Amino acid sequence: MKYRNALQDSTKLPRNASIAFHIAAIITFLVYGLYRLLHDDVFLFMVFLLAILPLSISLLLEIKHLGKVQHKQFTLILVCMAIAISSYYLGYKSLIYVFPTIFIFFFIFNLQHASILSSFYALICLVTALKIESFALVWRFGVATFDCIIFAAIFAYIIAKQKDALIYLATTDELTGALNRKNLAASLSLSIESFRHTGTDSSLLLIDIDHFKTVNDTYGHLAGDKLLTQFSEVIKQLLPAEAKLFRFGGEEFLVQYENCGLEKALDMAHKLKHAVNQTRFDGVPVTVSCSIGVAELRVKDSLEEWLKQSDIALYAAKKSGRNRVVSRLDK
Ligand SMILES: Nc1nc2c(ncn2[C@@H]2O[C@H](COP(=O)(O)OP(=O)(O)OP(=O)(O)O)[C@@H](O)[C@H]2O)c(=O)[nH]1
Repeated sequence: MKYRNALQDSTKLPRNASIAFHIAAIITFLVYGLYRLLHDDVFLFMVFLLAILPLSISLLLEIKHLGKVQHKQFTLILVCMAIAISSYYLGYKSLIYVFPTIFIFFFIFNLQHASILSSFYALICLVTALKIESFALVWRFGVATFDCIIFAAIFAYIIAKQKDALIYLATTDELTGALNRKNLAASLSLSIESFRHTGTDSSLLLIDIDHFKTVNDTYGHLAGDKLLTQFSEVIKQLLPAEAKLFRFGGEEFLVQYENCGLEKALDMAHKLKHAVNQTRFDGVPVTVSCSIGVAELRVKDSLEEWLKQSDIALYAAKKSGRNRVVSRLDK
């Protein structure tokens, strides 16, 4: 089962924080831009405008809820260009602004891209500042800058790992390791959308362990718990990457199988049923079986209808004697 790794994500900057960053940056550039203008330095004022204009547009988009990470990335590149150009003319007075910008990279690019881009940016600013600053001073700035990049990367790494752990905890059933129902509706809706737009098949396999109450009553609740965990492992091992396993209820599991029409789904259901029959479950010295209702997605299906059809098929499998697979009954 695949979980999106937060290290690969362009870290999402909360909207309020993003607005605050934009405003702080605009005020800073505006103050220094006007200061330069007062000193008849029209060129540097224009350079600062290179940062102020995209920052203002990006701020406006953010306020109107239209902000995208790509806008922010593009804006940051222009801001960095402005700082690099002014480093050439102002030296250390401009270099000090490299520090805060480095941290922004780690908010809007993924860790790897932020590390590479911020190092490249810092290097350009340091080299351009050599025009008016001594090598010793630029060297000191360089050491401090690269310390900043390392610290920012470490913080970003820790935050990404914590984010992964939180996502895992929030979306995973503790006992069985299957996904819980938190993202089920969203995940099924995506399959429905992709079926409607691109014709990508999807199927549901609703699986219910047979006579589970008897297992609990005969071998104890703890043995029942262990069976659920082991059951989930058996199913997960057989599922391909396009299939997600959800714990749907007590002893009920749901497989959402993408890129999978009815025939393939039925094959998989029989494979799962067979594997469960063959498994010796700890503390349960009898053959365990399960019933499976299979429902392929159809054009007119709503989320509720799709689920309902898998439930009707499961009910039919139970009614016809259990330990069997039944596909959706409506024509
Ligand atoms: N050990 C354990 N039992 C659970 C858990 N969640 C639900 N159950 C039990 O699962 C049992 C489900 O029983 P039923 O719905 O009657 O189903 P069944 O006995 O499997 O019968 P059929 O589904 O008709 O074959 C109930 O006794 C629940 O208490 C759990 O997390 N751990």
